[in-house]
Amino acid sequence: MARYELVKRSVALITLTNPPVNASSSAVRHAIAKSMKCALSDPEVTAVVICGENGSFCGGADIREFAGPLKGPPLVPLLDAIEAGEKPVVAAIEGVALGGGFELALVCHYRIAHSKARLGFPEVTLGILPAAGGTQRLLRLIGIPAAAISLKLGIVDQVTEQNACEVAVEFALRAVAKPLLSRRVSMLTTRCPPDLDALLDAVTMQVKKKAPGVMAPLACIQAVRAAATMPYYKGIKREGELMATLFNSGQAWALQYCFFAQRTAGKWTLIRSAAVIGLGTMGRGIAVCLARVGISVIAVESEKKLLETGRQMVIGMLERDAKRRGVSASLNLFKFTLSLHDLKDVDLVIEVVFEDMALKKRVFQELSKVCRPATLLCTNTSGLDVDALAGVTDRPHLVVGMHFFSPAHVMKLLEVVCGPRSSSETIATAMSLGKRMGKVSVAVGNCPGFVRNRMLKPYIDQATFLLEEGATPEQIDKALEDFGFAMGVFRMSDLAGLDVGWRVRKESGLNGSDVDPESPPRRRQGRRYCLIPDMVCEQGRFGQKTGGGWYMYDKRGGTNAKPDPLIQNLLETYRSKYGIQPRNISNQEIVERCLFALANEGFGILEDGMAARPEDIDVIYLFGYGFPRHRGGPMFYASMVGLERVLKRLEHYHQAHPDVPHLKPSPLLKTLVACGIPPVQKWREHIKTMHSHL
Ligand SMILES: C/C=C(\C)C(=O)SCCNC(=O)CCNC(=O)[C@H](O)C(C)(C)COP(=O)(O)OP(=O)(O)OC[C@H]1O[C@@H](n2cnc3c(N)ncnc32)[C@H](O)[C@@H]1OP(=O)(O)O
Repeated sequence: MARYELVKRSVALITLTNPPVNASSSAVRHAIAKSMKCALSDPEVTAVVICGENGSFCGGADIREFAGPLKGPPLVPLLDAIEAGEKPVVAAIEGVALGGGFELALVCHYRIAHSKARLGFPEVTLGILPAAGGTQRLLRLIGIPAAAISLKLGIVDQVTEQNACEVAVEFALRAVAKPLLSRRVSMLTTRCPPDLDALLDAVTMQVKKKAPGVMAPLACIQAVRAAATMPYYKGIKREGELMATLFNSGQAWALQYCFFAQRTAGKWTLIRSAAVIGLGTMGRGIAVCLARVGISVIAVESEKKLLETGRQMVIGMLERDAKRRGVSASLNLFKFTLSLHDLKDVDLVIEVVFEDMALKKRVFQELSKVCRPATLLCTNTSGLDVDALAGVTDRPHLVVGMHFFSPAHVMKLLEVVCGPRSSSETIATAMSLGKRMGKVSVAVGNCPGFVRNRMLKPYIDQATFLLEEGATPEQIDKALEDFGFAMGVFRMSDLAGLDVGWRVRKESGLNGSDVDPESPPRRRQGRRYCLIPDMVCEQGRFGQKTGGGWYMYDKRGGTNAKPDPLIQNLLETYRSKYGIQPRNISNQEIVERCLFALANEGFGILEDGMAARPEDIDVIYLFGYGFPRHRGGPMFYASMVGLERVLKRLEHYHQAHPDVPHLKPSPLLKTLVACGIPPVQKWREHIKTMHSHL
């Protein structure tokens, strides 16, 4: 609820962490009190900075807590103690400092505000008044009447365009040892105009005319009068009395009700209840994501034991959420069942069963029978034909792909796969559900692998071909990590698990009993094929989860990847079996072959109308594969390298490897080069066929 850290060796930085607006809930007040005690008693700390996480200082008291009895430290003594402290405290204000948040800023000895920050007392709109010294301190600071911008008024000491927190830390260092007396706003005298009574009477008249019968603004005027005519200790008492009258009034309850009602009304949604079929890692993650946003979830498994394991895992995830995020969805939102019949009334179903078309079709046929006619049916397939599933239902227009990425409760990307028969409403609903779940949703077309996995294939293929030719997993990973990826292709594959790709290759007849016995070595379906990934899987090495994959790990589930002599051995045996003379491969070749093949497939996807624009592909790679953000994404990166160069290098590599079609430059790339290399944002104009929904 507040993070405490020491920066620049002597400044205590207290960051409020209560999303979305860092409201000063009881837990936040408790954390501020604890942090201030720490800062004031630590001899190393010479100054304190208070800021809020995620660009918002503090949206004031947590209005939801008004309905119950006061919990945690009361605000007034907490604020008084900050002001009275002997070390300078600087407020770093970004976003909003409203109500209690503004009052917190006012007890700080200095205020640094970002130029876009908003400071104010909106309490009157909630039927109350700023009652933690707000009316008393603000008037002492700026006088009566006041109307101008914050800096001119003297509310803030510095306005900045930079990061307010960093500026505040520097400011705090300069404030050390300066006298604090004049910085304590409660000690100042309110500057009053000579005709105070006349002014306040006039304002009272105006308020009565503008808001007849409304109590809070009149109470505010009385608090202003107190600030002007009484010493601080009496003024704050008066402020408290006025607040007590307002706080329990029907007007305050009504106005606070309106605050939340307005926000609730905006949350109109088609989806209130959902079902998730399959409680493996992915299904559990999706179920928790749905519950986090208040959607009730029916979780389905096929066997009692699997259902119970899923239930326990979900409970564990909710507990971890509560620990890490301070909040968690309620377990009451979940119902665990073995029967699809329980899904008859849900608004939406997400199928997350094994990646097997026959099984998925059976599930969709069954759903078609049990769910009410308006229920949306979604599949989390990672690449199968969404339209084939739609075809076995009684409502193909309500079928759409929702392709989450593992772990689904963490990964931001969601591909919304638009089948040719998915209706616009269905797609829009899936997109907005994704947004509601905090995902970055991207609409894509229905092609094998969709966008992310379709592009991943040539990228991984190039990496494995480079292994055949003489590179090692660690050399390839290092080159890609130096490029900016957090993990190279092999470390990433070990994390994701190698078995899924192995199964997909088997299903597509690339290995296993379906392979044509006549195919020449290292060739499948008329193109180059590297057998090494299958050989690794045949040894039961599926990556981190089995303690070994392209690397070895100290235990199952271990994350510390070490080069494995066994893999080295496998590579050497393989090369000698197929008569491959290993060669030295440069990092440049590794990066070019992997990334240009990746971007080339991206051009193919655009050309096929499977992504609406290059930006969509880049977003998919930023959020779905950890593409280094400072490179912009594969398509933007290609544009930065220069499309002409990318084209030339692809031509060069394709000439050297004619049996690798993914290296053959895409016609769209050639078109873009031929028509003068327009900027990324204009590529869409050169695409001939576009998916009707994209
Ligand atoms: C005594 C009394 C004291 C000391 C007080 O401080 S009273 C509170 C004074 N503060 C306010 O009145 C601020 C109220 N909030 C706002 O004006 C706005 O929410 C905002 C300007 C801070 C942000 O606006 P916006 O970006 O448009 O976002 P929303 O309004 O939609 O809010 C996002 C969610 O945050 C919840 N919220 C906002 N403020 C509070 C709050 N003070 N306490 C509890 N919850 C708050 C708001 O309800 C939205 O929640 P969800 O709808 O997303 O669940």
